[in-house]
Amino acid sequence: MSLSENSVSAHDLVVVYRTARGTVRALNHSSLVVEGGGTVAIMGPSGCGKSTLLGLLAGLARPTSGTVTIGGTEISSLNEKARIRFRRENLGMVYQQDNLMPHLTVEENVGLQLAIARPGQHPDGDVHALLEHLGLAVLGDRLPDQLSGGQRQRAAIARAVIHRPAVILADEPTGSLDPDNAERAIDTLIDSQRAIGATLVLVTHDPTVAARADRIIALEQPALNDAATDAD
Ligand SMILES: Nc1ncnc2c1ncn2[C@@H]1O[C@H](COP(=O)(O)OP(=O)(O)OP(=O)(O)O)[C@@H](O)[C@H]1O
Repeated sequence: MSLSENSVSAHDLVVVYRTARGTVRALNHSSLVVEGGGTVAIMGPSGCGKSTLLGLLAGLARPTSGTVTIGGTEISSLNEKARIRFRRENLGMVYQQDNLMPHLTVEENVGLQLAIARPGQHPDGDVHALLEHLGLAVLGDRLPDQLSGGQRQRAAIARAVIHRPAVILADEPTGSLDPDNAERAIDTLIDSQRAIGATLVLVTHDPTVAARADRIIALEQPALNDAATDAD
């Protein structure tokens, strides 16, 4: 995908979860547009629907109503198999926990992601080059439990960008890190994003992290107007 095809747009999203105690409205007619190559931070109070929104942008779920379009593809209308494929090829995901495979080295973790996203390619050169670029080459042969928390998260960022995704989605990427490591991780994330021309949407509670984005979107608590609402 080229830069112009990296835009992210969500239109009039509603998500209603059904629980044993009633329904929870997690998003209430939320919309956003992120230009290709842009960086947007989503902030808002706990429970306002930030992770729900990011999950929809990632195609992990479909909205109750509304649409999500990435580049020219309306992913909210794809079936599950097509959404999985789209996600593998076009998106990079970073979470609060690194989710690295514990029995694989850093290099193998990153290489595995490339093999999944771009089957048939020989990834070794690309993986080395990326780890080198991000200052992680020296850690390439270590297992995740031989790394510090900050190093693990930077390895997870390398894994998220190795296949040059059009869009990087990060949910609290610095949430488990101290301020110094948070800064290094966000540097790694934005450096990687710029290197591949991706669009970055990140959810954060940290104003310092949010300030690194081009734009901050404040998500509001949805109106709790369903017949029965889980108050938890
Ligand atoms: N699978 C689910 N079933 C029922 N309710 C859910 C489910 N997932 C989320 N919710 C509810 O939807 C609302 C939005 O949740 P979400 O996790 O998106 O919020 P958030 O803004 O990311 O919160 P936080 O900042 O605490 O991580 C909350 O009220 C939450 O309890």
